[in-house]
Amino acid sequence: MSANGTDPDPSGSTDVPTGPQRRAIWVPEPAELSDVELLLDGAFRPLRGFLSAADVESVRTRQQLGDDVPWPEPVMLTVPAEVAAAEEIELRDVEGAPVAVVRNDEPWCDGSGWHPAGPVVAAEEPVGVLRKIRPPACQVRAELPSREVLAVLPEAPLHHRELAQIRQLSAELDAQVLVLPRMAGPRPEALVQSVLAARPELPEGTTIIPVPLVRRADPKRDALLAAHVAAAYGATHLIADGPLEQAPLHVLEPPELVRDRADQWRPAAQVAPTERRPGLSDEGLRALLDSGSELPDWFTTPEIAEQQRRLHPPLTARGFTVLFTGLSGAGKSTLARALRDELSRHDHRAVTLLDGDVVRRTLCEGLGFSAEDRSRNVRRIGYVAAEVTRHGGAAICAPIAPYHADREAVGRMVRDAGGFVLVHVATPLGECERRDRKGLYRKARSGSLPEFTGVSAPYEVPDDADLALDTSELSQDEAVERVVALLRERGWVRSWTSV
Ligand SMILES: Nc1ncnc2c1ncn2[C@@H]1O[C@H](COP(=O)(O)OS(=O)(=O)O)[C@@H](OP(=O)(O)O)[C@H]1O
Ligand SMILES: Nc1ncnc2c1ncn2[C@@H]1O[C@H](COP(=O)(O)OP(=O)(O)O)[C@@H](O)[C@H]1O
Repeated sequence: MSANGTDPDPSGSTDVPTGPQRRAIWVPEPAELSDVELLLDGAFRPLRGFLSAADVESVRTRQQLGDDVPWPEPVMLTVPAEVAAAEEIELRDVEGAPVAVVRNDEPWCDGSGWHPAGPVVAAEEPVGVLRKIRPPACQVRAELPSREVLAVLPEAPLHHRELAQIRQLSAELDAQVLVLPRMAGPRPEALVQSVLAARPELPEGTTIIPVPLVRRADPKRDALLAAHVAAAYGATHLIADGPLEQAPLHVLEPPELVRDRADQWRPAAQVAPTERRPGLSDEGLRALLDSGSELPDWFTTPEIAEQQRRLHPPLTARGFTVLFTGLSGAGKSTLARALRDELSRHDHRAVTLLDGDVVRRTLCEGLGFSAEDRSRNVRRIGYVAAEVTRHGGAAICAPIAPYHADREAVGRMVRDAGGFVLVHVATPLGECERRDRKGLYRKARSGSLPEFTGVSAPYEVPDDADLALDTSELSQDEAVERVVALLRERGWVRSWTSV
């Protein structure tokens, strides 16, 4: 069975779990699977599984488990009622491979759904590319030398300043260094590679173990959870940005280092203000990366810079999606085709056109025009556009996309992978109806075509469009030029002269 469900007999119930089923199968969200991996690794010690209702309540109100052990953040899984009714739940990854089994001792329910509770055990020998460099927490702990252990959990590449901070603190403490890169962003492997590339700059014998610790909404709890994970791996000290109450180890703020005239990073107290040179802000770094400029030697090493560029390629080397939305007859397909031609002539990217009509005959064959089917249609288009974007292409989509939530979902999927521009083709209904190229408005008005957008089905006008183009006022060329100008302004395409 590849999809979510129960075995052998799904109950179909949606509100309360019915009689017990022995085993259900469930594919958790990626963030939930990351928590499963941390549970299996022992990185959430002392947790061995998903929390019961009582433990969650206790963590939320007292930041302690039911038995008074400090714990900062609920670790929960959300499943449908029929899955929560099973005694055991086999968790699978998106490809359908078994990852773990939850012994579902005390399922419970709140406003957000049903939650299994009980210990989690590995389904089989854990696999995966990073598995070799990610041993369980107890093994890491056992292999660390018996002295202070200074941990850091970077979410971005470490450059000269951060590396100098780590070296300074580890020297002061005479500590072993433990770097636990958080594999939480869109390109976790590249982050891990960037940290591995920093190894020559880290104290000898530094241990580097990637951890799939997903960011929590509350920054304080997130930092505290990271501290618990660091402690589970054997850390005695942690470098963190601010003090942490109830942390299970010593928390140290990074020392203030400044760049001196010789481009060395030294304690601020040792460098007179007149001897200091400016560093690079986060925005400054982003601007250099976006434009593809070299990173200065005083900022990082060439090896780390190379990995940083993999993590954050220049805008012109990344993909983007333009989503045209608007009423039937507004001009979406016409503008999408013209934009495709313009980009194909002048830009290096492969262009993929995902036009409403064509998509409905292929990718979305069989879907109708109910709200649910439109939603499926638009989100499928978004999925493909995000893949095109991820691989450096330009995707141009032209569905009506009448619902705000679906457009927003497409934006989210795509922005994880590259650029996203929402263009509202805001041609008034009267003009679209006057054009009535396919005679559909006539049929809709006569009642022979039901659920027609703008007539008998809604169109939610975007209030978040990057551009609104009324083709009753703009020529096709002018409209396309506006889109190209916006892409240029945002750095996604270079200048060219249209002929
Ligand atoms: N009921 C109804 N409402 C709207 N449109 C209809 C309908 N029935 C058929 N058509 C034709 O289908 C095209 C719209 O498909 P989309 O995939 O773009 O629509 S949606 O985004 O899923 O809402 C649309 O194409 P465009 O005119 O290019 O927009 C119509 O030709
Ligand atoms: N400035 C303009 N931009 C785009 N289309 C225009 C413009 N002026 C007139 N049209 C006409 O409007 C119609 C729009 O149809 P189409 O592009 O299929 O719209 P949609 O894909 O939004 O349903 C075409 O016949 C096109 O020639």
